[in-house]
Amino acid sequence: MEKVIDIQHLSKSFGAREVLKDIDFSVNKGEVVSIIGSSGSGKSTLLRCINLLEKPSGGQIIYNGENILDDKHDIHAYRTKLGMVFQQFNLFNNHNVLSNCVVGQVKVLKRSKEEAEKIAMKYLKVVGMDQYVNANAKQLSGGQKQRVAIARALSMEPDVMLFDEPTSALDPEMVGEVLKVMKELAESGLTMLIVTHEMEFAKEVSDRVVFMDKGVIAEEGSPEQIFNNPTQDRTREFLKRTLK
Ligand SMILES: Nc1ncnc2c1ncn2[C@@H]1O[C@H](COP(=O)(O)OP(=O)(O)OP(=O)(O)O)[C@@H](O)[C@H]1O
Repeated sequence: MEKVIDIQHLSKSFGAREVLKDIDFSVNKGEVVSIIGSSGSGKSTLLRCINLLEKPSGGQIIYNGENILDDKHDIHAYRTKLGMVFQQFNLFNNHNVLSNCVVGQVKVLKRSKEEAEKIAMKYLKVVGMDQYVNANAKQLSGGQKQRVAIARALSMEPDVMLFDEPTSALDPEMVGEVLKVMKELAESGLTMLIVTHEMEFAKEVSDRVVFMDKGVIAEEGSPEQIFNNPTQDRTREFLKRTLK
């Protein structure tokens, strides 16, 4: 299987506090991986280290056979290959929906405006937001904002999509529409890495589930194994607390 990202011995400290400890982890092409675990276990930090929003304290991130943490490596090129969807959407609020999905393509990928708009429309259709191209981002509901944020990330045509608790900031009635889009993307063969508290979704959609605890990967396996036959006590305890 082709590894899109291969992480070896990754560590991250904030001051004296070691939040990620010697993490080995990889994502294969076309794979959907969910990262679950208690609050503070390091899930978001792992995702943010992968796309270099946080600088890892140690270890390697191998992408295309090269360690992108080497000083000589072009971090900028690497980052354009990762699509990121945040809990808080992070849309440009003074731009309309189409423009939100076009700006990055033109600025970063140097696509023409026409080409960028065509690509943006394609992905706005995928997330069911093509009827809203002229709406201002700040007029949208949370669920609509998140779907636009997904279309914006897809418009950059990344190798892997990273989702950092994409439904945690949504009103409950809007969670479903975002998960539905994500499920469709997962089924389309997109490579996805998802930090989530949505256990049912993780169980249904993932190829692999990673359980993090206190800065380490405590256990990983198929959804069937993690949810039905966990081997570690701490996985069992977490699931008992979360699924009751
Ligand atoms: N910028 C930062 N500076 C200092 N400490 C941080 C920073 N970011 C995260 N931490 C700490 O690192 C630990 C892991 O945080 P992280 O957000 O990765 O956990 P998480 O598993 O994603 O939790 P949650 O499910 O609540 O989002 C926490 O103790 C947190 O307080």
